Amino acid sequence: MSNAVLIHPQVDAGIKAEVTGFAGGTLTCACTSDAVTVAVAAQSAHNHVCGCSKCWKPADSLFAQIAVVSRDKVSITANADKLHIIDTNTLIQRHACKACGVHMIGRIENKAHAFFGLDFIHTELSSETGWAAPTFAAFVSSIIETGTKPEDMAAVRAKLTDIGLTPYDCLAPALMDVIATGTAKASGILK
Ligand SMILES: N[C@@H](CCC(=O)N[C@@H](CS)C(=O)NCC(=O)O)C(=O)O
Ligand SMILES: [Zn+2]
Ligand SMILES: [Zn+2]
Repeated sequence: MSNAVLIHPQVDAGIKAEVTGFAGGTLTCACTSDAVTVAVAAQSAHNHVCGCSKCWKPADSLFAQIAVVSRDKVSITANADKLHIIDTNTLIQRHACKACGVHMIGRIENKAHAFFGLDFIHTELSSETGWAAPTFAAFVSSIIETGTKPEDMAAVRAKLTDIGLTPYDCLAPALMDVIATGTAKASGILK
């Protein structure tokens, strides 16, 4: 990679620390009129950067920044009619603004999945400061699928490690364990 590796605007300029007691904010899409707004009445959890091809990324970003919050703390507060679900067949149903393309909520409707009850959100869509900081990088190898050259991956992983976002090619171990635990309980292997 000839130029400096850019991960995401929220991390490239230095990751901001979370503010103790922060309790949420308003996400706003990129439309300059009739923007979609989503009120989030809680701090986010498991914030991370994601390299997969499905998560919404700002222009020129290699990664998305994405976190979760309990779905009962999330409400669409304006212009809900502009939202559509990108793909109803995916686990995470991404509700995006039809006009600007920004993803406002990623909702899990599968009650059997370990992540049911959580919504995925991009906290950078809020002007409030204090959100939980990203702590790892997920689906790093997936950036190849959207155009990063395989020979550039070492530099990307080095940069992520350098800024404290440990790179994983799926989710971080704690979350992979949560998913596998849910699967094992559903099958009866784990009581
Ligand atoms: N290599 C694939 C990975 C896609 C993927 O599995 N994404 C993860 C992280 S967001 C996931 O959990 N997806 C579930 C979903 O999109 O419903 C891609 O880049 O499209
Ligand atoms: Zn919009
Ligand atoms: Zn993703």
